[in-house]
Amino acid sequence: MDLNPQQEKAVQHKTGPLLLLAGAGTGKTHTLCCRVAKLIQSGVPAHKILMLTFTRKAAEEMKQRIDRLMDQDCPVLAGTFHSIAFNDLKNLGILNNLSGIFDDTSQAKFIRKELKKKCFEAISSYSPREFMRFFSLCTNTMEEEIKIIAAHFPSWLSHSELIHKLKANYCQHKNKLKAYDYDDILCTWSKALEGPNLSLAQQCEYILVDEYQDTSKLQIDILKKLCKQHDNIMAVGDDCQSIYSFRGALPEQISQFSLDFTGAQSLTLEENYRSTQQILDFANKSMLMAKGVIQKKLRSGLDSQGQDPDILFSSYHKTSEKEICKDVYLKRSQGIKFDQQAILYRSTLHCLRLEMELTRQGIPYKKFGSKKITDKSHIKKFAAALSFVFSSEVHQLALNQCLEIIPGLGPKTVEKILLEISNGKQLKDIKLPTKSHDAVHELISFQKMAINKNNLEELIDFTTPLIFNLKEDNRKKLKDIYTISEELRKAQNWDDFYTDIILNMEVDHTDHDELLTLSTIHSAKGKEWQSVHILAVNEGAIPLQSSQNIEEERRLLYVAITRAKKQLKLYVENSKELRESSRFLENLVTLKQSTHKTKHTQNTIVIEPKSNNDFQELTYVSEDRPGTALAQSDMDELTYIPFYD
Ligand SMILES: Nc1ncnc2c1ncn2[C@@H]1O[C@H](COP(=O)(O)OP(=O)(O)OP(=O)(O)O)[C@@H](O)[C@H]1O
Repeated sequence: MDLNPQQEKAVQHKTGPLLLLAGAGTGKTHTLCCRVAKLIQSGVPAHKILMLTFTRKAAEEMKQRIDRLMDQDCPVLAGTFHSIAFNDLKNLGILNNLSGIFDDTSQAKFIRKELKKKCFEAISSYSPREFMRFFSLCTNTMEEEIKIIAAHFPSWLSHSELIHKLKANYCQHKNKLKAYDYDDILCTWSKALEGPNLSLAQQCEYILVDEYQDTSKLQIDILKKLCKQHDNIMAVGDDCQSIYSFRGALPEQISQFSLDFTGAQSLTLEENYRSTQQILDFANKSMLMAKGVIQKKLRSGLDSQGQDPDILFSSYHKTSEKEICKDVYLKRSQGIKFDQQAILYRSTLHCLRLEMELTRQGIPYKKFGSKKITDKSHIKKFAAALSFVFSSEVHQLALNQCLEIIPGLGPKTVEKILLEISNGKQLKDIKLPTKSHDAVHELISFQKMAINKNNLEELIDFTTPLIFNLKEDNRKKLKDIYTISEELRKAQNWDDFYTDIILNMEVDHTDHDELLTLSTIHSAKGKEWQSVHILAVNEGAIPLQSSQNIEEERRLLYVAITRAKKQLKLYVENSKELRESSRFLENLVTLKQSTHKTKHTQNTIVIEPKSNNDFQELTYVSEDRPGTALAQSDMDELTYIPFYD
């Protein structure tokens, strides 16, 4: 493919620092890879070129792109900051005494234990995860603790001394264990790069960084050291896609490039080669109110025409999952394969119902950013308990899984019980270890019950403490379990639910060469699909309820929107948890005024239709326009309608 003049200029760049600052889909990564290919063609040995990015997948993709451009395997060094740092430190012999990596689980466990100590009582109600975020921010921003507390955790200000002590204990503990956390790897690398060691700073003559807007201060410090002998650094990025402030990255940092790397040249790209102009207009509008970023107007360099993106409002009676599956099949019949379609969401909690529907409809999918609901062990155990309670005939595997959650029943006892059952004995008549007796009999008492809300809730209350340790934060796991039981309640009929969901859960799609993508927006970064659906564009979801950084949430929506090549649909939920549409949609919905007669009921507002195709039901009450509601017609048209109680 031909490069445009600006891309060509970047590719032909000889030496010294260069920043390519441009919007989504303008070919930044492509240009970066072409520059690497150009360097190799001009005689630079591939192993003297270092490419850095933020995910393993992105690094692999860059390497593959270069191999394709060169038509051969090129030993370019491409990886994440952490993996490159780890390998360099290993080669330098600096990790010889390391006992292991102090990962997230070990960190949380240690902090939880510390917080139980009397001396930390005053801060014991804060979440271990928040302290982990704090420790990481301290390292990555290279700021003083107190400044970070003031900026990110103001409610901790009166406890700063205690928090300092907790951090000191944490570091002491790691030192005692001779273990590193992930940030220590970068810190140690940064120090090692200062010395006379034969590190990558000596080996690599060209440093190229993708997604530069996501670099933290510590990473920039590392980059400066890596290129101190030659200044050959090329960075590409887009401040509008800066979505990692929790790791210490800020959108403003990109405009500091020329201060960090003196004599830097800067280039911009304007043409987008990914999306239709309709999608780009939508993306441009979504950033009109953005603060702290350089405004860019994306212009499509493609010939193809497309449709305007759709914003769809679901009602209490009509949720989005079935619509999405229908659309996925429709697109496939139009030649857009499953692997060219994606469903994106802010938090994995927002895709559970859809996962159930995909499972029911047999649509093969892969999931990025978290496990598939059907692969989670607590879901498998709960499904086994459901099978035991509601199936007329329970399979050995389900029974095995179900009995294993009962305290006092180890694998050997379960094996014996299964043998007795296969010899015709009833579970209720089998002699059980005393510790397990009551729980097994309570489980039996659920059998043959009707499937209804009350019975399911009782079953959940009984099984969940057995399935997982209640001391942990099980909010997400419980939500999974509620989602699956809600599906069963809707189905009313066990046999349908069993064949549609439980049996399909066992189908392994990993070998399928055409999988639909389900992904968090964070994990969708840098990727593209023909058709994209964005779920739960609601207040509380995007922006996330707990988010303290609204601007970053806006940028997240922009990242999601700009993944779409041809078709884009956004869904606004109307559920117990999510009722209002996202504030970011304000600029994006075109509305008409209308005067209909309305009647206000509890959840919806019924409108007296003026014609058959007219607005039937209101699904959303507008808060910013008191006395009006946002209505959607069967034709998906939107309007504000005044209503009267
Ligand atoms: N000059 C060009 N002509 C045609 N297509 C191009 C050109 N440059 C890039 N592309 C295509 O445009 C799409 C987007 O490119 P790329 O992923 O490199 O963009 P990007 O700026 O890194 O995007 P993002 O910031 O969203 O990750 C790719 O499909 C790429 O092949």
